[in-house]
Amino acid sequence: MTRATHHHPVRLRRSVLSVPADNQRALAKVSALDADAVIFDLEDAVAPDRKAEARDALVRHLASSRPTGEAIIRVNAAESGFREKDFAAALAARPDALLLPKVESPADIQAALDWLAENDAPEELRLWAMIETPRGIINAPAIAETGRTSGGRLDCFVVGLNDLRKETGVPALPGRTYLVPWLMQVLLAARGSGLDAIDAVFNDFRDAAGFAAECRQGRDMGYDGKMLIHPAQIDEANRCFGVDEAAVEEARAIIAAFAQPENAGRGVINLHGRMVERLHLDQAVKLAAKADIIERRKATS
Ligand SMILES: CC(C)(COP(=O)(O)OP(=O)(O)OC[C@H]1O[C@@H](n2cnc3c(N)ncnc32)[C@H](O)[C@@H]1OP(=O)(O)O)[C@@H](O)C(=O)NCCC(=O)NCCSC(=O)C[C@H](O)C(=O)O
Ligand SMILES: [Mg+2]
Repeated sequence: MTRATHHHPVRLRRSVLSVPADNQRALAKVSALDADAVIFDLEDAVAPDRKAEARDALVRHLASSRPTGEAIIRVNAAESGFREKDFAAALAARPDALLLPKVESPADIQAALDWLAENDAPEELRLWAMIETPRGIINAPAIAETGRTSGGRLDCFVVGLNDLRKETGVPALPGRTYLVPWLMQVLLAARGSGLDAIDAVFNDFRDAAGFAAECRQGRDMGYDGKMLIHPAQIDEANRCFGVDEAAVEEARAIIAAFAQPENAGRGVINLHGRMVERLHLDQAVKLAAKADIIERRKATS
């Protein structure tokens, strides 16, 4: 895995597609899709009386077919009564990560960490957390901080605006005006602890222009990618959260410049009339790593 100078390896998470675990037709499609990650949902997209069926379908599905990128299973909330069985099914299905919904405090993460430790979960199994309630937003920095003490298990936040709108009464206005401060709080909390951050779903999957505008907004706020609900959203998310060729060229020039023997001990250099410091080298290494992953992905698809 390519490693840059931040807390986690660089992973491609431009497009994170959710699929209801009990939808056989949709499940059959996901391994052929170009999403960087797939969330197999056992939570809100599955009706309460279909949870058992969804778990069984998911374990069977992942035993015979894997998505090209990361496989993530969204379990039900702790107080739902479904959590224990979801966790057991998830361990059997061997995903790359578990996504915990409605995380509100560090204790929610700790409870999941304890369960994984007690049940000999593989070390490489990661935890993702949905931040989608008022308490989740308020406590986002403390929740993210548990990433530092979780031995690297916690590595990604996903924002859930449907739940947040429901809990706060903030309507779905174009531009997400009154939600932006909370989106930025989650982003800052994630970055403060070296986590990735995924922007919320866009429900109107036939509104391509509205979706593209929201992708651009999420990217400009610093998000790594977007949670998606429909295959029609994948290409735009990959494009928007992908890399800009000119920026990659510049990143490679910065890396090459700092690799010159005459710049070995220098903190700051002049690159074509611009001041470039080692902090820019860190950014350049991360961007070049992302570009390399995209290139490799293209070469093998
Ligand atoms: C929203 C949908 C119910 C729409 O489904 P459908 O009516 O089937 O749409 P289409 O006819 O346009 O579908 C065309 C084909 O594509 C397949 N399809 C659709 N969606 C997916 C998908 N997500 N993954 C894979 N394949 C998909 C259909 O099966 C059609 O193929 P075929 O059947 O062969 O004709 C549906 O898109 C859907 O269920 N989306 C995901 C819903 C979901 O996962 N919800 C949970 C995540 S949202 C969330 O988490 C909110 C958050 O918590 C918050 O609080 O904000
Ligand atoms: Mg939700």
